[in-house]
Amino acid sequence: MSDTADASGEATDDVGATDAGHEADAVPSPDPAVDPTDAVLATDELHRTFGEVTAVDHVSLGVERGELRAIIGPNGAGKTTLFNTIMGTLPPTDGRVFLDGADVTDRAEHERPHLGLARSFQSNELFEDQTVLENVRVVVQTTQRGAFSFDLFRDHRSVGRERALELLDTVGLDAPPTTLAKNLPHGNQRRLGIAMALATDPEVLLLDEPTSGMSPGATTATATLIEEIRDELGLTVVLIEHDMDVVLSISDRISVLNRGSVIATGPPEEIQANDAVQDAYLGGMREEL
Ligand SMILES: Nc1ncnc2c1ncn2[C@@H]1O[C@H](COP(=O)(O)OP(=O)(O)OP(=O)(O)O)[C@@H](O)[C@H]1O
Repeated sequence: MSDTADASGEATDDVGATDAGHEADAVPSPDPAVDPTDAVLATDELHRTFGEVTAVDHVSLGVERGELRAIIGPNGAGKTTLFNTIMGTLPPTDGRVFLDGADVTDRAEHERPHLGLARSFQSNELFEDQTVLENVRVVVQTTQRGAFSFDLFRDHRSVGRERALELLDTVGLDAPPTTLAKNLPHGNQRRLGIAMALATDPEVLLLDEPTSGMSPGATTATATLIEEIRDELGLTVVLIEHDMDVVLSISDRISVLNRGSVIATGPPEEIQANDAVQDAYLGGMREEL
């Protein structure tokens, strides 16, 4: 549970106080598929342009607590820009982002992990000359959202170490913790990136193409890991993914973006049968759907 919410999931003063007027009951019509009061993550008319190009076009989404939501769409549909605006990597041109009912749109990117929102680290964000363990430990220590309480009589760094080792075990990273990050194979680097995101103890985890460049075996293992993150850690997961086998097998709901707009949201079987979705994928993915 984030420190931005109480046990009932209601927003507390922590975030709301800085954004008076944008409190839990103010979340405006996010996603028709999800009751606004159940949405742990919501966007309201989120919009982002680059000059003449509209990358994200008034997107309203509501993601339920504990849900695994896939965001799919053809190349250039706006998926990564949507993530960037949710994470604060890019400011939206218009629209709002809500976490636990509180408006976080104006919160800086570096604050988002402290609010319970994390995105997996990409390979180019790893400290490649540091060990696998150090990469995770530095996140545990700097975010201080790790699942431990401060104890004056314990060595703080050793607690960070225990937590980091636990997370490496959780993601099934198949290498000794002393391995330098740069020496990890690609699939393990992606797992390390997920362990680092989990080290912030998020409530909502955004994963941007976690299986890209992986072998079929590693892709299946990663899909299983993502399900475990939802089922065993109880996180809400939002996933951008091009592999339709993964998307269809693990998602609770799928939202389809096309030219910046959400053209459909629903369970996998509904999305597979949706003609507008089929039309959006005139290319190779059409057959896969
Ligand atoms: N920094 C930028 N400057 C200008 N245009 C951009 C920028 N980032 C994205 N775009 C444009 O915004 C649109 C959406 O791009 P985006 O990368 O979000 O799509 P995507 O769905 O993630 O694509 P892909 O599946 O290929 O990664 C595209 O037309 C892209 O060219």
